[in-house]
Amino acid sequence: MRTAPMLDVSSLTHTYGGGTTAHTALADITFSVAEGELVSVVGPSGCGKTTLLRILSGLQRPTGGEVSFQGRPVTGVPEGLAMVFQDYARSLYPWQTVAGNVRFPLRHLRLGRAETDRRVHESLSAVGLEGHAGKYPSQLSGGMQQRVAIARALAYQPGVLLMDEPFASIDAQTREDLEDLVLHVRERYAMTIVFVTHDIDESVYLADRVVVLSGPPTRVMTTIDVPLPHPRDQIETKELREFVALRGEVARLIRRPSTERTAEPISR
Ligand SMILES: Nc1ncnc2c1ncn2[C@@H]1O[C@H](COP(=O)(O)OP(=O)(O)OP(=O)(O)O)[C@@H](O)[C@H]1O
Repeated sequence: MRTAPMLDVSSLTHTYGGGTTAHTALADITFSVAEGELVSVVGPSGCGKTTLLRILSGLQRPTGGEVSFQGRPVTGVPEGLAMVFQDYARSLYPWQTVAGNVRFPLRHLRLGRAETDRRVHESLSAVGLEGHAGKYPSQLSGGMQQRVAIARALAYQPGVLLMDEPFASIDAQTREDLEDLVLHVRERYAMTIVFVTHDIDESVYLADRVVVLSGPPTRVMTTIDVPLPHPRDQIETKELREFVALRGEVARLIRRPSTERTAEPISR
């Protein structure tokens, strides 16, 4: 018997406003994510990636279609789902220490002091910040602040981690380190991750599968398997002929003229 996917997105549509000012951001989005899979969602700027993630996380109701998480329809923010946002500076509490920020969402879980402390310590060590627990966000670099946001999500031990362009405003070198951190924690915690990005290299480097979105009105153009070997390496993996071919395939799809993209969706 096949088990239900961790996350299932079926014929999702979303239109903002109505009448003559109606804007269809998402026209037809269908894909699923199996337990333990890392799926990246890539699409051009403004194609509705944030709208999609807000709907997946239950923060926003779609105007059509369905999302289910662990076999149950998502009608509000489901327990067991955590999100890491692009804007790390605004997602951390400046008046709380690093440890305080990681601890904060755990109060809903009523874990007890010892288990809470254990999770805070373990997740800070997973992101390499064990020596910075008592600092405040303003004392950390942007990359370190985003590590705190990741540690906070890990401590919660979510069934699915949703990441919304989390490294978009981080410098290139730190970004590569954080991409490798995502692969490391994914391995260590056997996590299911949906990673939204507009960066084609990043989408291929991280993923088991890439969901490629068209420009608006947005559809899934195709889903591409990424059978690149693990562990991945920023230099060696990106030199592989398979990597170059995959990134070329995604780039060609995303850069096709919009009339062609919307008139003739590709499916596999
Ligand atoms: N609350 C809203 N009301 C009306 N239109 C909206 C609203 N939120 C988003 N939109 C529109 O929906 C479309 C998709 O926006 P969204 O932010 O989801 O895209 P995105 O792919 O995340 O963009 P970017 O790549 O620039 O971050 C855009 O045209 C945007 O202007």
